[in-house]
Amino acid sequence: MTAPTQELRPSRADGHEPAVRLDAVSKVYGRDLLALDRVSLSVDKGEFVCLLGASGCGKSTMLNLVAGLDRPTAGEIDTKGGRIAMMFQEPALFPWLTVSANIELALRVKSSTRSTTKKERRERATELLEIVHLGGFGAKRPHELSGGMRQRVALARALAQDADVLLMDEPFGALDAMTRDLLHDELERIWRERELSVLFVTHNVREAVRLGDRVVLLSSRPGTVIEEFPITLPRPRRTDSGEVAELASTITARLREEVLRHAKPAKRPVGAGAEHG
Ligand SMILES: Nc1ncnc2c1ncn2[C@@H]1O[C@H](COP(=O)(O)OP(=O)(O)OP(=O)(O)O)[C@@H](O)[C@H]1O
Repeated sequence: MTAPTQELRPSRADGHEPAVRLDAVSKVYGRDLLALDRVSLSVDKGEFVCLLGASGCGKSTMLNLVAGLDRPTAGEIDTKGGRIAMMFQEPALFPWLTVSANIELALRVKSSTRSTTKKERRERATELLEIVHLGGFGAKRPHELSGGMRQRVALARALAQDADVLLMDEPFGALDAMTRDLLHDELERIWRERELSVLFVTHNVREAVRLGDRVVLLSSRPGTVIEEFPITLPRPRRTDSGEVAELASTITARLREEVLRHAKPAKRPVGAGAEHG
């Protein structure tokens, strides 16, 4: 086992002060599609929480509710007045704008209460591009960049909002493994430097173990928290390390159990609790 090269920060934020709290949150779509069922979860200030669960269990629904893009049917969400930014699998950049102008636009929206000059926004965009290691690419259009670079721009745009909380919905799901590894490093650095609280949705269990202070497992729909795994491995972690693989396989086994439980209710042993969903 290799010794930690640097203990970058405590594995969980000191003091456990929540940045986001969901209290018995349920979401029903239409008349009766129960997507989330009394989910209670909190993300501490400075904590990195990864959310795993079967397809359709309500992970994106949860992020949308926290972002305020939709309202819960029941329960409470408290974001403690923090500023929230969201990032998706698709970078969703404006193709007709340069990389810099995409970020300047976010800065303009953010600063609608305090006027900033175009020059200030241009300079800030340049700084943000440097943070995501895209210095010198500001004049390019999105189609001139690789998928990984476009996601870096999306990250810079999220940072432009001066967020305290970053909600990430499979942001690296469409990238190749090598690019994803690089972006994990970038994200970890930025998370640490900016003391962000992150709620990160992924289907990739190793990615969750690589990044998270805590991995939260949701049940199949309706989504509810079934298990939480604190990840205390020292950082920085490597996705291909034995320790990450070992923990990932424990979590995968639990996830598989949950997916099978949901997929094959008829085969459950007599005497097990009633199934629904
Ligand atoms: N706007 C909507 N209207 C109606 N039903 C919706 C809506 N959004 C999501 N759903 C349904 O709610 C359930 C949860 O969807 P959601 O996208 O939150 O799951 P997910 O866990 O993010 O899925 P995936 O992992 O496949 O991205 C699904 O059955 C989905 O079809």
